[in-house]
Amino acid sequence: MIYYPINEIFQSIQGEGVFTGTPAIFIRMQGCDVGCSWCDTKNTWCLDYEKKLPDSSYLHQKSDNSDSWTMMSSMEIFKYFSEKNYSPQHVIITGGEPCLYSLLELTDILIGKGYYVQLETSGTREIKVHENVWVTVSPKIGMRGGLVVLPESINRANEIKYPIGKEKHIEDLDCMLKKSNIGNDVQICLQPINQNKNSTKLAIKTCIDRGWRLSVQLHKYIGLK
Ligand SMILES: C[S@@+](CC[C@H](N)C(=O)[O-])C[C@H]1O[C@@H](n2cnc3c(N)ncnc32)[C@H](O)[C@@H]1O
Ligand SMILES: Nc1nc2[nH]cc(C(=O)O)c2c(=O)[nH]1
Ligand code: SF4
Ligand SMILES: [Mg+2]
Repeated sequence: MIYYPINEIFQSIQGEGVFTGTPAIFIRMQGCDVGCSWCDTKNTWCLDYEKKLPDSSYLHQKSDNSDSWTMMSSMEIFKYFSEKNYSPQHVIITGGEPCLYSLLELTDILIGKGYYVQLETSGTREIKVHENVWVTVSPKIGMRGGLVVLPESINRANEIKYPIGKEKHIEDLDCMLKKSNIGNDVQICLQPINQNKNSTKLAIKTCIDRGWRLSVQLHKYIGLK
């Protein structure tokens, strides 16, 4: 049985990408070494053992955006869903960077229990998931950690969700897309970095020009987690 470092588990509405609006259970894993300067979950970066909670019962009292975490097995994660009476049938595994860990066991179990499973990843690590998992790759280009998106991650993606703030980010994406052979069925979503007016305008214009999708992080507009 594999244990995963978990920052939080909660139910909400998927606020990003092609499943925007779908009720979902979020599993947020701890740990990320990619170093995006604009990352909205910096509290998940560090696997500081001083911040390790003794067990999952502490997750119930945890405050938002805290950097504490606990180890949970796949079955404990599933049991947590029942303890909390969560209703969504869509599970989103995010982080931090969940692909720091092999997600085969967790995704096998969740799919076996009847959940539709989605992964949110930067694509900088090998993606180890059940073949039916919907994989959202959010490519990182030129980040501080020096890691790059792997071509095999782009090939596995069902959806590319790209955060943009300026023209240069579109040029970087174009350059990356040229080098990869992504299928026509793969949706490309542009996600403005924060709710900045200029990034949103640029994303809207580019989506209209290119026939891509806009992803505005709906949860941030309606006060949801
Ligand atoms: C917090 S990350 C966690 C999963 C994984 N590490 C990744 O980057 O895909 C989840 C999503 O939020 C996006 N994101 C993070 N900070 C953001 C911000 N300030 N504005 C817009 N999108 C952001 C990421 O690009 C990614 O698509
Ligand atoms: N509502 C909501 N939707 C999300 N979609 C992706 C998220 C993430 O942090 O990965 C996220 C999140 O944190 N909240
Ligand atoms: S890869 Fe994801 S979690 Fe890591 S720093 Fe970038 S946005 Fe944040
Ligand atoms: Mg988020």
